Amino acid sequence: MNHSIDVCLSPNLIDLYDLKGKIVVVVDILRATSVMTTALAHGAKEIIPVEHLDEAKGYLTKKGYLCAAERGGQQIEGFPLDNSPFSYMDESIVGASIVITTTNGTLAIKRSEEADEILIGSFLNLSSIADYIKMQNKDVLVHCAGWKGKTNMEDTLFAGALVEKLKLSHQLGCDTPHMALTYWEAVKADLSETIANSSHAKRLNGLNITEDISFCMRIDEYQVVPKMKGDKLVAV
Ligand SMILES: O=C(O)[C@H](CS(=O)(=O)O)OP(=O)(O)O
Repeated sequence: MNHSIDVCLSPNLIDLYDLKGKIVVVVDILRATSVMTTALAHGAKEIIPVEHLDEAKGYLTKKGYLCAAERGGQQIEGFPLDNSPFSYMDESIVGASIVITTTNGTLAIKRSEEADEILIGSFLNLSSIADYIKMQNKDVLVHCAGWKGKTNMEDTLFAGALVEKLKLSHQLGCDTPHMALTYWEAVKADLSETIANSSHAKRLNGLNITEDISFCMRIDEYQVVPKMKGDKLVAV
């Protein structure tokens, strides 16, 4: 095993990791990276993740962009798209250039910019991400978007699921991949029930957003591998 896999549990910890030369897999299961995976699987041409709302607003008047903005789980007024995977499944998505800003996910992508490659991971494309990584000769870091700087269950569980798939090809870099793997192995049989108790699921339930949670827990729904090329996310 010449390569390693490590896990960063929050964007607030990312400065502790050297991203150079690595594949960074950004994960925000609820819901940004599940949304991005869904949009590219349904034929979007590209996705431009932006950190700040003002930057996203700048695209509203530009021709040829579909714009999405969310803060605190809710769609921002004036933006046609929200942060629900179900909004990215119809014909209007095919060939679209989508601009998106969300509370945690797009921030984690921006903070991964020093990586050699940035991939977007979710349960929806778990095996495709693992298979892609196995074909590269690189160290891997899973960057969990968490929630406003705090760690969360669902992103940590994805990290554990990816570690499980890569543990024969990549040595575990530090304690966090061991912790994530142990957690994943303990609860994977009851994933939906476990996530239902997460603070993010409770927050979304409070906003009457319920179907998104079970959809985002589906494993290998899609075969797409979203990867940053410049400032755009495309399917490779
Ligand atoms: O839309 C979401 O589910 C979240 C909002 S929050 O974390 O509940 O504030 O945004 P995301 O960037 O996808 O974590």
